[in-house]
Parts: sequence; structure tokens; C-alpha cells
Amino acid sequence: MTDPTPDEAPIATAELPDAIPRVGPTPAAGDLPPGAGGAVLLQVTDVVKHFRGIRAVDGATFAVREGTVTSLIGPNGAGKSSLFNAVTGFYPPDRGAVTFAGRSIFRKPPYAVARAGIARTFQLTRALTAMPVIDNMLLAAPHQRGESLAGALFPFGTRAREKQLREQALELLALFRLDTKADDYAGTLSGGQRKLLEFARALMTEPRMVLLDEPMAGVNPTLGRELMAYMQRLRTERGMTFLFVEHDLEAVMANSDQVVVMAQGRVIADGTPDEVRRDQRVIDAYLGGAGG
Ligand SMILES: Nc1ncnc2c1ncn2[C@@H]1O[C@H](COP(=O)(O)OP(=O)(O)OP(=O)(O)O)[C@@H](O)[C@H]1O
Repeated sequence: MTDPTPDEAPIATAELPDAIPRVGPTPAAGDLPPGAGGAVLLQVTDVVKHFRGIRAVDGATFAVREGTVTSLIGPNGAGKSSLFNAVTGFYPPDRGAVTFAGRSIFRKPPYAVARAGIARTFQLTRALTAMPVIDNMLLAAPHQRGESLAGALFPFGTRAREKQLREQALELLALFRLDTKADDYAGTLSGGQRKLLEFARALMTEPRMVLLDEPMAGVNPTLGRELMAYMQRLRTERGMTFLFVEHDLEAVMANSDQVVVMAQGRVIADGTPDEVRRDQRVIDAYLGGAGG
């Protein structure tokens, strides 16, 4: 499935705002920050997910190490989105184990997974179209104190927090070149810009790990490359960990430290882009499957 509205207005060259320090050119995949690639952050073990007789995920096992970019690929219907949804609590898995930073998030609801430090985007963007862009961002922020008892009792603290969140939102929108659209309704954004908004919104929670579901789908190639560049910078400069589902194999191979390949609900290969590219099981899965 793809984003239905391709973006026609690419943003200009990727410049990071002052808030994110520059550390030179966009790093290449495999160029890991110090200490990265050491500890396993996300461990998925033997996860099974059925849908009325369909074994969408059939005993999937893989690990993602902190500070890396890992992609999840496979032919249509391989079970990638189902696995994403199982990990993030949107479709509770039937069996298996999922740990994040050493703690179980197995069958935890989406809010608990988010609180644990995982943010995600969706294949089809979920911007609230009848709401300004900036409000879409603020809604994603954790601990909306203004709605709490503490917020009612200590309005000054709430106002300070709201100001801080607003600044953070505007800074992120600037990173994605959406700051000039902050007061526009999200419904006026192009499909590609909504994709950027979704990415920016995911970052409002200051996640340790971000799961991106087909970030390149429906965006023009320039914007797609910039999305990948943002991802690499956030990994290198903020130590974030990424897992993304993607059909654009060129983007996958150029941007991943590790590639996990699924077919028919199972992980059939797992390795560096070079290892996976040469793997006969992967070649067979793509030739035998519907494509990708
Ligand atoms: N909500 C659902 N209800 C019933 N069946 C589902 C549901 N979601 C997925 N499936 C089925 O599970 C299988 C795996 O689908 P899934 O969307 O996870 O694959 P995918 O690898 O993400 O595919 P694509 O690349 O085409 O998006 C398919 O047979 C699909 O029809």
C-alpha cells in the first residue's frame, strides 16, 4: 500500500537548525557512532500473529542494536506491517516475546510502548487534517500537563511547559522545513509533507527508537533522500535507533546497517546489505513473490 498523494513540492537542501549540532556531512550507512551496534535495544523472538486463519507473522525472530538503522524488507504480504503492529501493540501478538531495553513490551498497549521509548509512523499518514500543523505536533507531546490536576493547580508551570513544547515543535518543523506551515491546517499539506509531519510528530516524544512504515512511499525522490538523510543524522547526532519497512531497495541498501528479510511471515535472512543482497533465499523470495 502506498501514500495516495505523491508530493510535488520538494523541500530545499537539507540544513539542520542550530538545535541539532552539525558534525560534518551526512554519514553513510555502516558508519556507526562510537559505542553503537553494541547492545541489543529491541529483541523480537518467535513472534506469531494470526488473522482469522492467516498466519501473518509465523515465528519471527530478530534483534536491533542501539544506534543503528535496520530495515525490514520482503515481498508484498510477507508480514512486515503485521510484525510492526505486533511490536508496537496495535495488533497484540499471539505468541513470542518482545523486549525493549531489556524489558518486556510483549502485548503492551501502544501508549505503553510509546512511553517505553518507541515512536512510530504509519504507512498511511495519520495527520488530523482539520487541525493546524502545530497542534498536530503538540498533541503528540508526552505529559500534557495542562489537562492534569497539577496543571490546573500550577498554571504557571503549565504555561512554561507549553511554551517549551511549542518551541520544540517549531524547531522540529524547521528541521523538516514545515515551520512556515505551522499555522496551516494539516489537510492543506501535500502527501509528502504529511509524511514529514508524521516523522516530525514522532520525534516530539523524544524517542529512543523510531519505527517508520514505508517512509519513501508516495514521496518524490528528492524528499525521500532527505528523509533518509534526516534519519542518518538523528542516528549519528542523537544516537537514535531506527527500524523501517521499505520497498525501495535502493534506499534500503544505501541506508541500512542491517537488513532483515521476511517472507511468508518468517525471517528468512538477516545481515548487512551486502550479505542479504547475495543471499539466494532472498533472491528466490523476491523472484517467487509478488515483488517489492
Ligand atoms: N488486519 C488484517 N486482517 C486480516 N488479514 C490481515 C490483516 N493485516 C494483514 N493481514 C494479512 O496478513 C498477511 C501479511 O500482511 P502484511 O500487511 O503484514 O504484509 P506486508 O509485508 O506488510 O505487505 P505489504 O508490503 O504489501 O504492505 C497478508 O496475507 C494480509 O492479507
